[in-house]
This record gives sequence, C-alpha cells and structure tokens, in this order.
Amino acid sequence: MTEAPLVARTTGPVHVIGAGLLGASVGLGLRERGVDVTLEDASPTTVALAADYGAGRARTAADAEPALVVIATPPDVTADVVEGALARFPNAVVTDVASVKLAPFQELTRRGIDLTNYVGSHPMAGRERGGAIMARADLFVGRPWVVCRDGETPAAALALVEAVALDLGAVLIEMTPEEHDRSVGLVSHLPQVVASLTAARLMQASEPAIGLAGGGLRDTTRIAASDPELWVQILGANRGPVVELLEAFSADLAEFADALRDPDQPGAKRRIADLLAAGNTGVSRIPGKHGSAERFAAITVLIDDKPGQLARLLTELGELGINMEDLRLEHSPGAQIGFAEIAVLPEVAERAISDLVERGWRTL
Ligand SMILES: NC(=O)C1=CN([C@@H]2O[C@H](COP(=O)(O)OP(=O)(O)OC[C@H]3O[C@@H](n4cnc5c(N)ncnc54)[C@H](O)[C@@H]3O)[C@@H](O)[C@H]2O)C=CC1
Ligand SMILES: O=C(O)C(=O)Cc1ccc(O)cc1
Repeated sequence: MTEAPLVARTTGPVHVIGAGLLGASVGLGLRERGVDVTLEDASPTTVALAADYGAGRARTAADAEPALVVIATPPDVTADVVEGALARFPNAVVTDVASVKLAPFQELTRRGIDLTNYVGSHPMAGRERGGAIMARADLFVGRPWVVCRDGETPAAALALVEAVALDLGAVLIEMTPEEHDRSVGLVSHLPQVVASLTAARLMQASEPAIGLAGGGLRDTTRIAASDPELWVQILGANRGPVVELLEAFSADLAEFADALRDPDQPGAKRRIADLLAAGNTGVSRIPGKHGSAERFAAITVLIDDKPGQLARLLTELGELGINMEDLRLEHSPGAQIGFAEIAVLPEVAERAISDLVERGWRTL
C-alpha cells in the first residue's frame, strides 16, 4: 500500500535562521510535508550539514522573500536576529523558538521595533545535545508548542505560526510571555538545575558506588547531560522566576533535613511522609506519565552482555514488523545482563512481547 502524501497547512516558503537541533528539526518536519525550506546559520558547515540531512536548502540571493521566518538561535542573540529578520523581510511573519519569551520581547520593545509581524513561540521539545546532527523530523510530535500573541497580532500572522506547529505534530498552547516564563521556570528550568546539581554530586562517588546506579538515578538526572552554555543563557534570562523557585525548593529541602535529623521527634515522620506524598501527587499530574495519555507502551527485554545481542534484537523486531519508537538501554557495569526498554505503539505491544518470547527472548 502506498502511503498518502502528507498535506501541509503551512503556506509559502519558510526560512530557518539557526540550523542547529531546533532549526534543522523544524526544517526536516516541514520538508516531509513538501514545504520549501531555506536555511541560514552563522556557521556555513551547520547549513551544509542540515541541508545534507534533508532539512532544507541554503538560501540564495535569487530566493523570493519567505512567508515565514523561524529563528532558532541561542536565546542571547534572539532579539538581535529577530530585529534583523523583521528588517530584511518586511512582509514576512517572524517567529522564534527560544526557551524564554519575556526577555527577547522586552528587549525588542525597548528598542522600539514594530512587532506587528512578530509572534514569539516555544516548542516544549528538545534533546540534551544540540546541533543539526541531533535533529529529528518527529521532535515536536505530541509536544506542547506555546504561542505568545498579543492584541496587536494579526490573525494571519498567528495562523501561519500555528500552521507550522500543527504541521510538525505539536499541540498549540497560548500564553503571555510572563505566563510562559513562570510556567517553564517550574516545569523545565527548576528540574534542570535540580538534575544538574544531583548529578554533580556523583563526582564524589567511588567506582563501586557508581556501579550501583540504576533506573532511579538515570530518570532523575537525564537532563543533566544538557549543554551548559545554552542553559546559562536560559537561566540568566529567566532568573526572576527561577531564583524564587530555587528558594522555595531550598526551604523544602531544609524542612526535610530538619525532620530527618531527628525522625523520632513528634510529628517528624508525618512531615517526611507528607512531603513524599506531595511528590506522588505532583508526579501524577505530569501529562503522559499515566493512563491513556501515554503515547507509547514500553517493553523491557533482557539482553545478555555478549557482542551482537542488541543488533540481533533490533533485526528481529524489524523481521516481526514491529516499529520501534524509542530505545533506552540500561546496563550496570560488571553485570552480565542488560535491559533494552523499547517503546512501541500500545496496540502492537502484546503481539511484540509474545513474538519475542516465542523467539527465545526474555521480557519483563
Ligand atoms: N535544545 C533544546 O532542547 C531546546 C532549545 N530551544 C531553543 O531553541 C534555540 C536553539 O537551540 P538549539 O537548536 O538547541 O541550539 P543549537 O546550538 O543546536 O543551534 C543553534 C544554532 O544557531 C546558530 N547561531 C548562533 N548565533 C547565530 C546568529 N547570530 N545567526 C545565525 N545563526 C546563529 C548556531 O551556529 C547554531 O547552529 C534556543 O533559543 C533554545 O533556547 C527550544 C526548545 C528545546
Ligand atoms: O529533554 C527534555 O525532556 C526537555 O524537555 C528538553 C527541553 C529543553 C529546553 C526547552 O526549552 C524545552 C525542552
């Protein structure tokens, strides 16, 4: 059966400035829908790489003005690049995907720039490592994409930015820049700091101690692998909300430590339990962490610590016609066994497990 071609809502050529992880991912997703995408970056190598991966083509002087410019440069230079794009392409709608929304907006307003054609936005999707080589066409699928409009934003400008987000499979959310920055402070910036500081403690761990690390530590520190240079910019630009959250968090830590110091004092155990139970409630509120909001089902397969085992598993999944949506490996140093956590569509999970077991694999 031939697959129906993907239809694009996005009209007109799209020009991407900053062809790294976010820019190249936008380009890849739009190219899949046949949208004409041109690329630009401070680094010519990045443009060439992104083009080689299929994220678009380098912009030439002969190219007409784009309908939409997507700016995916680091937060520090975003206001400058937005100002430049509005001047270079006076008829285009300009959006940016920076992780902070208030600082660039305030800077552009301070400079007296006409922002009629500018709509700030932020896809809540990313990866620990940047660069065009990390880009994925499906990076934004099912992820929230915040759009910051104001009373002056023309409907057509908003529609163009929303079309791109929808074409890339994202879920639109409207917020003011203030609301956005407070929200991401809580759901993205505080967790980044806590994960980084938790992981930084591991520098003191002896080899035997680190050898005990497992899933819990991995889950709470994954984003500690993020790029410090990008995060210095993000946190600096959102320091107000983040410092407030860090102070509240450190008060929670102090309360926890106080209760734990003498757990036999009256009420101490209850304070500890209440704080842990609040964590249960908090985690149950994360979309996609439970019930039907989960996009994929996870299958855990045990793999012997022998060369070629993982390759064999992946080949056999292919032979069984099971599409792997994601793969996570867990392996403790020195252990004779590893775990491959494979994400598949929920409707094929049961068949995947029984077919794998039939072929001799052990699943959890
Ligand atoms: N990394 C992530 O997980 C996410 C990042 N973002 C935001 O997306 C933006 C881009 O981040 P990434 O793609 O991760 O970074 P990246 O480092 O992969 O790409 C940024 C690109 O911008 C280019 N660049 C820098 N200054 C430039 C300039 N003045 N003109 C043209 N190109 C320039 C760089 O050469 C680089 O190729 C940032 O504002 C970030 O806050 C948003 C959501 C997630
Ligand atoms: O890795 C993850 O889970 C993320 O959520 C990544 C991320 C990093 C920065 C953003 O501005 C948005 C998303």
